[in-house]
Amino acid sequence: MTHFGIKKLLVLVDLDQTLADFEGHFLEKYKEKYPGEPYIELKDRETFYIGDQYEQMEEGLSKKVKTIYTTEGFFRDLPPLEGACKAVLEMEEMDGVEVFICSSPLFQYKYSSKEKYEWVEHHLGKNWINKLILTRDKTMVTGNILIDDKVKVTGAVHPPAWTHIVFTACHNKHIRLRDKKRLDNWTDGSWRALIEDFKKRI
Ligand SMILES: O=c1ccn([C@@H]2O[C@H](COP(=O)(O)O)[C@@H](O)[C@H]2O)c(=O)[nH]1
Ligand SMILES: [Mg+2]
Repeated sequence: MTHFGIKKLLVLVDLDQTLADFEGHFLEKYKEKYPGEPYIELKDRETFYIGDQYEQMEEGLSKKVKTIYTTEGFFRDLPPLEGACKAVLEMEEMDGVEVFICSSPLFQYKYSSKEKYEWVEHHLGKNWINKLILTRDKTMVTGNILIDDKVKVTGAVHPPAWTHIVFTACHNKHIRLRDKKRLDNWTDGSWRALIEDFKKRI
């Protein structure tokens, strides 16, 4: 994006399991609500959708899984991943960089859409309400980079405008990526080197 001839790197950052601990919070709430049911440790998670792996383990469990993340307050109460908010706030302050949060609400949007706004306001500040993009199709959003834990981000636009950086999560850690880079965490400073590298390319 240019503003008076100066190019800015537009960075889209996903929310669930990139900034917020969807998986950890899910497991805690699931164990509380269904103490007698089997569960999957985070180290053993393998599918993007939690319900898929639980259903493989025992028929009918995906329905129980769904009751957890469709409950009022689930999205609002997601804890931030370590270092995530600090990194995003620092990224936004970098010269020539502009950050947006790009997140998909649930199809059952009743609580998730509103609560994603509440999460962003609470953890990043009121101004960031202007920077939250909610869409079920991230390929429709323009930008230079999308940092997102979902390995296959697909939609109506192919190829999308952005380069996808896969944020490492329990459900994708075992997947060998041939044509995509990873960002493993927000704590070791590697995100900064990644952004600096992309700044040189635009
Ligand atoms: O097991 C799951 C895990 C995630 N979801 C929902 O999918 C989208 C993913 O959003 P991103 O913006 O790509 O992080 C979101 O609505 C999650 O809540 C799910 O339904 N089941
Ligand atoms: Mg995500």
